[in-house]
Amino acid sequence: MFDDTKSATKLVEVNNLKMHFPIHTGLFRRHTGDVKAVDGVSFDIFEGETLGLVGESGCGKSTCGRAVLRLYDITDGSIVVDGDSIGDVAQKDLRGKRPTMQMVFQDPQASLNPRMTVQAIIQEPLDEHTSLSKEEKREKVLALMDQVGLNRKFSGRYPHAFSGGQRQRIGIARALALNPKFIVCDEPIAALDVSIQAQVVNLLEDLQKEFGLTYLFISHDLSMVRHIATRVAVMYLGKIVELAPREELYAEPLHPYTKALLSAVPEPDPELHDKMERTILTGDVPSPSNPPKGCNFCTRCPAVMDICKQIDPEYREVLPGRFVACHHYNDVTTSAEQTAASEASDRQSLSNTNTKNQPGESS
Ligand SMILES: Nc1ncnc2c1ncn2[C@@H]1O[C@H](COP(=O)(O)OP(=O)(O)OP(=O)(O)O)[C@@H](O)[C@H]1O
Repeated sequence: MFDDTKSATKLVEVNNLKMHFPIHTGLFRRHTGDVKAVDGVSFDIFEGETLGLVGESGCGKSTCGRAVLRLYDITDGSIVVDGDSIGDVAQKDLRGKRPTMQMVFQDPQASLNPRMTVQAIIQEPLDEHTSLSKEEKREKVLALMDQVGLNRKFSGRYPHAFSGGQRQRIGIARALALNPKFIVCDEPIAALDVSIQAQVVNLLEDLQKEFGLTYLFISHDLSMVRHIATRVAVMYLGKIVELAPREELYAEPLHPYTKALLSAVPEPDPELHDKMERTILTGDVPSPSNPPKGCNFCTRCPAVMDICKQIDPEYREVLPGRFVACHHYNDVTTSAEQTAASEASDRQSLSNTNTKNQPGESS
């Protein structure tokens, strides 16, 4: 189980990932622009951890998750999963990498083929990627059904015979069939009844412990992400604006957008509710095909400065493990910069001492 980013191994490394969808208009379908759904995001995911990815609808979360799994041909950037660089691998050559990385989709109703039995749905990846015998596959499917809490008696039934929560369990069993290391969970509970959501989240947590799984957990439900994630990345209009360990992000958000998002989460305790500072964002999210000049958030930011309207802030580590893209933190020296500066000063004083102590030289 994941406990500490300092000693952990990186399973997923994403650098400057871009996914732009071309816009074609007019009679001749000319390329007139791009929807910059993901526009230069970088993050790592450590083995065994859950990285939460949050943000308003349309900010690019799902596109980011799908792009990391190479369900798209990405526009730019590099992606390394389990030591394999997959960013520029042709789709036909990705087949061998697929077992390592899987996806659990938001809407189990839409993601399961209604004409296939549960047995056939869970077995499909085994048919494609393994040479197991028919009997072995059948046994494996039944074992997977046990693992996700589905009654194996119902393996011959069709998806419509199951409830929403059970259908999501079928989707999870299918994702587990090839023993993946990394799973992108794209809003896996958003389509479920509130009473069922916790059960599915608990199942994902149990499976993570049992199989050492690593998750990218996409959600707009900040309370659920707080419960399940180890670290949290906040997206706004195609970019990650802040990434931090869960507790630090919720206790002391740095980016004005994160502050606004968190202040919109309902607080059940009336005393705390009255004490809370609320930031109400005004204006609409700009179009990802025409983002504003400078910082993407400058049109809605309550703390906007002149520089924000001119220059896109750099995404940088401003405190150990805390990344933020905001001009308000530009004068903060990062831990990497502090280390580099103190190493440079150590080298300087060492070389001064050596110069002074040269044998035979008078000082
Ligand atoms: N295939 C596509 N072609 C063109 N534009 C797309 C495509 N897929 C997504 N987009 C656009 O990219 C932007 C980001 O969409 P995405 O679904 O990734 O956001 P999201 O944060 O996951 O939203 P939600 O929470 O509503 O699912 C949106 O403006 C969306 O319309």
